[in-house]
Amino acid sequence: MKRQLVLEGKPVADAIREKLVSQFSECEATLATFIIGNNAPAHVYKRSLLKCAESLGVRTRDVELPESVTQQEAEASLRALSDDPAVTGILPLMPVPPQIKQMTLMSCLDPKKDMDCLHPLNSGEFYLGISPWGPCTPRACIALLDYYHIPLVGKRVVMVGYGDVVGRPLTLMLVDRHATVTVCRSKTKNLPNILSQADVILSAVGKPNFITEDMVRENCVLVDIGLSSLDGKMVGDISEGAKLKKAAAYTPVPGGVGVLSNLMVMETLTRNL
Ligand SMILES: Nc1nc(=O)c2c([nH]1)NC[C@@H]1CN(c3ccc(C(=O)N[C@@H](CCC(=O)O)C(=O)O)cc3)C=[N+]21
Repeated sequence: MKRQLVLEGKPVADAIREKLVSQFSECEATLATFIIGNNAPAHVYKRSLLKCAESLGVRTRDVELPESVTQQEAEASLRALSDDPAVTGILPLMPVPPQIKQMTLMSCLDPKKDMDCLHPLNSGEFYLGISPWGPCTPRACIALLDYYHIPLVGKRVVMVGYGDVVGRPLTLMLVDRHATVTVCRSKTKNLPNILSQADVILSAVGKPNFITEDMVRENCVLVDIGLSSLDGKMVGDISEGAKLKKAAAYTPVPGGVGVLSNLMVMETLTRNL
């Protein structure tokens, strides 16, 4: 058997939770989730956020709008939530349906209550490198790698996927850590050739088995951030074969990065206490 490190989210979550418990015990806070439509991973995340908040004694608010909502209705709803003095922080779930202009909607958030760096002021400061409050799921990846002392400085790191919630901001965080980062997208030619040279692969594509055993180097580190439903189960982007037979370390799905995202949101909430 290969010696492998399983990058479990749980111990990292326990360590972060411990710090947060005492911070929230002294203050009253309310986290609101804001979701439009029926995207499965968004609903999984919403449920885990509400559960996590309640476990820390944080009050919750759950705003759900139908897939068919208009721009105007969505903006009015988000603005009302933002203006409510009882609401400490808001987590708008992505994606939004095609008729909704995401950036215009996110401009309706009070930037201080924006928990996932979605308001253009916050994302602007983050992308300029003048604010540490980046989006939560990318921060969860970095927290996980730090906890397990996975080195990034000078490493050949491949980011697969360039979505606005994970891939794009995570790319910047990895470069900030002095990794040598290659970004691959769906049109990348010869993906296996690029992946086979990587020390660390992070994938946030949302396609089951997008990365398979034959594509990756022996003893690589695999961070699986993709999430999609396959036969009623939530699965990642990276095949079991790649993780079990090739990796020196890998994140499980579920139980990896996913279990940390919600705690990063709670950490961001402490900014407003
Ligand atoms: N503004 C925004 N930020 C996001 O970070 C964001 C988003 N929108 N929209 C949806 C996706 C999806 N996502 C998940 C995070 C954690 C779990 C999670 O808790 N996963 C558990 C499994 C839970 C279960 O299987 O029930 C785990 O990986 O162990 C799931 C999904 C964040 N996203």
